[in-house]
Amino acid sequence: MDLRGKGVFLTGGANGLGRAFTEKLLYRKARVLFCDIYTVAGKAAECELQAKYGVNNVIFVKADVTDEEQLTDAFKEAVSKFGAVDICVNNAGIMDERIWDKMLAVNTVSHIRGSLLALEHMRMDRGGRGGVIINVVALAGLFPFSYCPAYSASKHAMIGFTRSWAISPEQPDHGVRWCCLCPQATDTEFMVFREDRIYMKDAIIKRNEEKGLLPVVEVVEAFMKLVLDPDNNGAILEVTKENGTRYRKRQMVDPDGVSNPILCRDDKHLLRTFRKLTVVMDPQGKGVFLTGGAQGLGRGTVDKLLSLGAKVLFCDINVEKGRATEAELQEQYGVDVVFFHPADVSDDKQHKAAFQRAVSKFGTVDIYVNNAGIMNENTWEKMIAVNVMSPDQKDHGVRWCCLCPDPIDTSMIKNNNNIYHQELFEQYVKENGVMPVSQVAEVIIKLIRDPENNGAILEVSLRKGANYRRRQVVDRDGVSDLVVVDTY
Ligand SMILES: NC(=O)C1=CN([C@@H]2O[C@H](COP(=O)(O)OP(=O)(O)OC[C@H]3O[C@@H](n4cnc5c(N)ncnc54)[C@H](O)[C@@H]3O)[C@@H](O)[C@H]2O)C=CC1
Ligand SMILES: CCCCCC(=O)/C=C/[C@H]1C=CC(=O)[C@@H]1CCCCCCC(=O)O
Repeated sequence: MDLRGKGVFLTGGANGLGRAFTEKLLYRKARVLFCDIYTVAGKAAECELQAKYGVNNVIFVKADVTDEEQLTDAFKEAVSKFGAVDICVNNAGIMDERIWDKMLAVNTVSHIRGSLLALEHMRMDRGGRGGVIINVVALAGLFPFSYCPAYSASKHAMIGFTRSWAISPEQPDHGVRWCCLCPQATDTEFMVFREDRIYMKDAIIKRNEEKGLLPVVEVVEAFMKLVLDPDNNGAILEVTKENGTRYRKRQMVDPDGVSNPILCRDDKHLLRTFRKLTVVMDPQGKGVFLTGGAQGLGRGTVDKLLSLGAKVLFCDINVEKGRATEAELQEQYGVDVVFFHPADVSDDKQHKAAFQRAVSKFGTVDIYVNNAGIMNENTWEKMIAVNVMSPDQKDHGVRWCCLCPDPIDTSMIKNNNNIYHQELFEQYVKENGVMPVSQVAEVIIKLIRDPENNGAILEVSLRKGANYRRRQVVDRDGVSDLVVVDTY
């Protein structure tokens, strides 16, 4: 790819990697508009770079990427200044577990929004001239990262988003490449921890002193590889001190496959704080809090838990259905064991109030099921708020599990008119069938009971039943031939 005269839009360009990517792109004769929340650093970078590469080739715009209008205006400004944007780099990022919802807004929501703006502008099937979207992810998007679970979630989400677009049936028509850059800890301000922005700060500082950080220049080289390689749609490019720069074939969750189903990596730098529990958890008499219980899988799971003697408080946004479900289940199991609480889980206050009510009803909550979810690409921000941001953070001594089902016979699957390629989805459902709610509810009980599954990913499908996964596979079939790495 010849970068001469190409238009670039980049977020978070005032410092660190964003600034270094900008300079390298300018050196290769591209034209860059970068935005940042910090005016002083942004202006200073603009001034230095304009002196070196020309006033018309680099522009700074102050914008907070979490503000839809500011991000959109900055993108439009790049289009109007350069005629077109050919390269979009969603780079702005923060790492601060204290403000995990803000972190998701910067690291995930703004990257999705930037990607969609770029796609709409670049797509060749709607008059654009194609291009490349690079989402700056992190190694923590490929591995669990116990110092920063929400940071890791914000980056894992971007891997799923980017690669889903990369394999879109429309990709050949829209002519846009989608890539993820995944560096290890790199020598920027990002890695200077002045406050307790991450858990176990001292351990990480010690680790970084011992092992060292990646030099920025290495990450810039890797970034340029993504920009220039025309054949890397869907690529995850990893950069580490140990293995250099390499395309990954898979997104590994358990690099060493330590034991099944305990999926944590035995790394002396990662403090293993969870206790291996040996007593099977019997739902009898336990207090349960479950979100989205008015219908579908949530309701099926509440029913199953009640039949096993648990007490359940479930919340839901659908008050009418919630009340009806509560009445029916109370009639079957008794008025003291099941309660409905109206709540929108994407509203932090409502979510917490529902949980607190469960605690006060049962004295304690032993089992917490984050089940509420929606599937609607037209309201993707709401979908992130419900499916990603609503799960509450819990403290230690708690098992953490993920359930990953194939389509289930609920309204989510039936009312599927707000997704892309509905006909392909329906064909998939026709070929693979849908699982009955009761079967999946049984699998949730398996997760609850098994004392040795902390960190487990339990996959369930009609064809294969329920299986703990050793790995979180990104490219099941090794779709693209450029991807080369299979093991860590
Ligand atoms: N430094 C590291 O160890 C690693 C960083 N990364 C990722 O690389 C990206 C860049 O990080 P660094 O350059 O290292 O960090 P940095 O802190 O040096 O630069 C990040 C830039 O993003 C800007 N920014 C933050 N919030 C913003 C907002 N709301 N609106 C607009 N701009 C905003 C900051 O002002 C800053 O200029 C991030 O996405 C980060 O997650 C990934 C792996 C390792
Ligand atoms: C093993 C922990 C290493 C911690 C190093 C560090 O300082 C963290 C830096 C993070 C900044 C962005 C990232 O993506 C980095 C974390 C990557 C950690 C992934 C852990 C994978 C592993 O077990 O090696």
